[in-house]
Amino acid sequence: MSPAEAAIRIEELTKELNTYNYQYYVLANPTISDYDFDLKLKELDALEQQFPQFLDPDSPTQKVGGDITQRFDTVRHRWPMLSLSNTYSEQELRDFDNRVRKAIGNDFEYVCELKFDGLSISITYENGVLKRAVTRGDGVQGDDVTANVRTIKSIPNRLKPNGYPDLFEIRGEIFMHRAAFQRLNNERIENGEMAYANPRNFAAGTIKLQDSAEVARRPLDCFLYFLYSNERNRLFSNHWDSLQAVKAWGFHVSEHMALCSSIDEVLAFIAKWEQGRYDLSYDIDGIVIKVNDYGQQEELGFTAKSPRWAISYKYKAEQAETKFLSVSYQVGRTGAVTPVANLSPVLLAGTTVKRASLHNANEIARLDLREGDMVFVEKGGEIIPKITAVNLLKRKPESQPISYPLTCPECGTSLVRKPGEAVHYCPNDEGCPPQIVGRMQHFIGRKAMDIEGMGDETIETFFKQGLLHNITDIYSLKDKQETLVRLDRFGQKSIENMLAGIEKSKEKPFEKVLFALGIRYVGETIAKKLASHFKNMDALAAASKEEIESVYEIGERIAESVTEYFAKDVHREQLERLRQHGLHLAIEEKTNERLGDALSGKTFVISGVFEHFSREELTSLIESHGGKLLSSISGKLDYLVAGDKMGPSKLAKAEKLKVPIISEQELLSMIN
Ligand SMILES: NC(=O)c1ccc[n+]([C@@H]2O[C@H](COP(=O)([O-])OP(=O)(O)OC[C@H]3O[C@@H](n4cnc5c(N)ncnc54)[C@H](O)[C@@H]3O)[C@@H](O)[C@H]2O)c1
Ligand SMILES: [Zn+2]
Repeated sequence: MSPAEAAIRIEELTKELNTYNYQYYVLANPTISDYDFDLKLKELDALEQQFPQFLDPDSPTQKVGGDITQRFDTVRHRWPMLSLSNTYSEQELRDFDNRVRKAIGNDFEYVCELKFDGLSISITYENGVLKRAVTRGDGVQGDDVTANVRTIKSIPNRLKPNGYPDLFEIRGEIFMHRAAFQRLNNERIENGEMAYANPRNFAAGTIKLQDSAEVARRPLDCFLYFLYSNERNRLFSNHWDSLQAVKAWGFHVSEHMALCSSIDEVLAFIAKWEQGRYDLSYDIDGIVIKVNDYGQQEELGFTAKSPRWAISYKYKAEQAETKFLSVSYQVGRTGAVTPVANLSPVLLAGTTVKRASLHNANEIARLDLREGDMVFVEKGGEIIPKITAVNLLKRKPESQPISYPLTCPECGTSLVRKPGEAVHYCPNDEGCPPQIVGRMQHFIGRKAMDIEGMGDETIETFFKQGLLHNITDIYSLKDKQETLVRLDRFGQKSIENMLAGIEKSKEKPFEKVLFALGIRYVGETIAKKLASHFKNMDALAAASKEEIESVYEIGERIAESVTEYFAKDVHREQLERLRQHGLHLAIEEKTNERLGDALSGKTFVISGVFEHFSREELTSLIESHGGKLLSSISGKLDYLVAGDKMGPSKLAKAEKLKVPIISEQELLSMIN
């Protein structure tokens, strides 16, 4: 390659890699596999070594991928937070071992650890108290996400006295267990929210949220794997011993570690976890190998980007090749059509795979999938694997492209696809069986009307028997007891339970009813926001798209979906019937008894978690003394009542606008 060509390629790769880094670290939404990313990075590295005149100190090969955002305070790391060099090959690992031997001789040990697939965090403790948690950022400085990290249960806020240094920094990986990921991600999909591709992205996206209360709702976990302190080398002579101590101080340290005295032992550890990783409840993407002794680590030192005393061996995502048989089209409760590929069964990552997700028509087009193709399937963080590519070498010349159906496979209605959206929908929401059943199942669900004694299967059976046609019929079941007792599998007792559950559900507040309707994109949080803004169903039904969009954090897509819902006569009729059955279609205005005027004319915003009162109690306390609550911080606000775990952005805003910040105690003393 000529220098001119190299210059062009270097620039090209640099640009591409910077984009991938941004998508991966800042947006938590990568568009290329780690393996392909690493190949490109290696290509760039090789070119820069061959043509050092083109080496830019800002090149992605020289810098730690950055996750710094504008939303948090930036904090400088006391000790730089570097990356790890990585390899996918045994030979390169042996090369690493030889380099180490050359530098420090043959008398040393390695510690092998799992490489947890999450995001790294550095936590500072002062006198046993958690003071600060900072993301890796660009390695020199990172985002201060302390409030969010405090919500993670396995990270202690305060340590019991146990011989730790007065000041230390501990580093580890924040991650989400696969089961929690599946559950929360499915909820997001059902609510029409953006789904995350894997647990790593979910964890990375969560730690960068502004709302710590929302972070607390998403179960994150953290393994700690490295200690820094000025006193460290006085207390311990090596990494292994430090981790044993760290465990005793109360931190979550993985039990899956090994001390190895040769590279062959390291390779055995790698081989063992290649399969073993599928039995873990969380994702790992490789093994980290560290020289154990601190003195030897110092001798080896660092490059600009990573320590020379450590390396990571990364597992390639396991792939299998199999025959693609056909596509099934599933219709969900919101009418969204999801294509699923049926495959010839094949063993992959410890399980037999028969189906793969295809997401939508764009994905089928991207793969250029044709009937009878041989395809490669891969398992990422998702339980259901995906097709990564077609094996074009084995394609039959006469094979035909997949034609996406024009009509709903369940009810025959013409499918629609909105401009700019990837998903096809069946618009026949009141006549398409899986939509009707799905909507009723959503309605009775735990987070919606929470009807005891009634389950998803009951709904399906009743629908098939012609007892239920839509959600309002649930409340007429009590008039059909004679038919009910004649059904198989339904005893008198269980019918009574169910009917009692149905009656009890009428007490659910307006926001739950609104969520239960299953309007596309109206998840729990959105339902709450709409309910508290519009106060009742009639006002919401009468609102224009613009009015709905003007509500804080409600976007155009949601507003459009809500107005579309209320524009349909069937929905208005259903709501009328729900009203007749006695459901709450308005929020209960709690008129607080007036206890005093101490706060009269003053405005408040409540934020965070409090020691003595719930937020609701604080709200009614303020209102009953004449105060008024506002929903957001502005220059007009009189007081911000701040508890623990308040979002850092709120705090910053209040400080900037010089809004007085008071505690719950101070609020109480204003009243008394
Ligand atoms: N797909 C993409 O678009 C894209 C973009 C950027 C980066 N990436 C991937 O990320 C890699 C670069 O990320 P990176 O710099 O975080 O490197 P890395 O993830 O390969 O390795 C370093 C990180 O490993 C983590 N780690 C997990 N367990 C550990 C343990 N036991 N001990 C020490 N560290 C442990 C730490 O967070 C550390 O920062 C790339 O090689 C690529 O695979 C992918
Ligand atoms: Zn349909």
